[in-house]
Amino acid sequence: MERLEHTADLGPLASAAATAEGEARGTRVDLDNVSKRYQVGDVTVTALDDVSLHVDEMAFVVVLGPSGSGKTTLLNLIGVLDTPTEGRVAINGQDLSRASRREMFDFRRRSVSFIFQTFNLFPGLTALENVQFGADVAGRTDAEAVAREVLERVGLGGRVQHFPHQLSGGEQQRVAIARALATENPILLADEPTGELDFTTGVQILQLLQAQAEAGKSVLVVSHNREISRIADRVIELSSGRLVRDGPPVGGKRRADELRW
Ligand SMILES: Nc1ncnc2c1ncn2[C@@H]1O[C@H](COP(=O)(O)OP(=O)(O)OP(=O)(O)O)[C@@H](O)[C@H]1O
Repeated sequence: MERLEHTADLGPLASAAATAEGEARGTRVDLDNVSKRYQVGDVTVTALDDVSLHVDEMAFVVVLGPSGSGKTTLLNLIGVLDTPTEGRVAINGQDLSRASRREMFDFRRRSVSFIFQTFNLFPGLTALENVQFGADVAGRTDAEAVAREVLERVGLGGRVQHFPHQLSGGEQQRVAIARALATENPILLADEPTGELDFTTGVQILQLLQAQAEAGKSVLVVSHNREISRIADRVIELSSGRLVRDGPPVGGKRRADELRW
């Protein structure tokens, strides 16, 4: 595996937020020699093969790899939606590889938020209600106020009463991001979050996610689009379930408005 030094180019906002959130809540993720295998009839499918990975807070990480290389499997393990067949997954030193379903649920509730390619908003709920749901699930007592504030932050203060079908694709993805942010969980996991969006809207969504990393969250974005990885602090590449590269983007980190695809 090619391992390169990576340096995060993060501003003063990041250090302030890291002190406030990182120390209070912590976001270190450790995968040690993790493999994930599925048994399908007589065939054993190795989705991840002996992957070791360590992610600290305040990083914008892009996971790259062709279809079937294990990206979603990796995201699901980090998000404790699944457990490894072999190896150890630990969050802040707490080994969750053999956790009970209850422990996994509790961990997800207070630590992880997910953003999906297809937004996954509740069609019968308004933008505000969708975001409030995220805050409720995370146990926030001031859920409505939080939801309004976060929608304002993603530029949708004027769309709170809109239902998903009344919003553009980019607006729906911003609602999904607002729902994730409303949890105030320190780890943000996004699976192909720009896959359904046009270029300009995709760049806006990436900028929003990048800002979350700069504010102290650990943001992991799965993509098959190499161009997206150019704005990352760190690029992790998978091939046939193996980690084949881990380091800063080739040619140095770019700004989101320099991207082309
Ligand atoms: N539940 C499952 N049962 C059996 N095989 C699975 C299961 N989930 C994933 N796999 C297999 O594991 C491998 C990795 O799948 P994964 O979804 O992680 O890849 P990916 O890189 O996210 O792919 P894509 O970009 O197409 O979404 C694939 O070969 C897939 O067929």
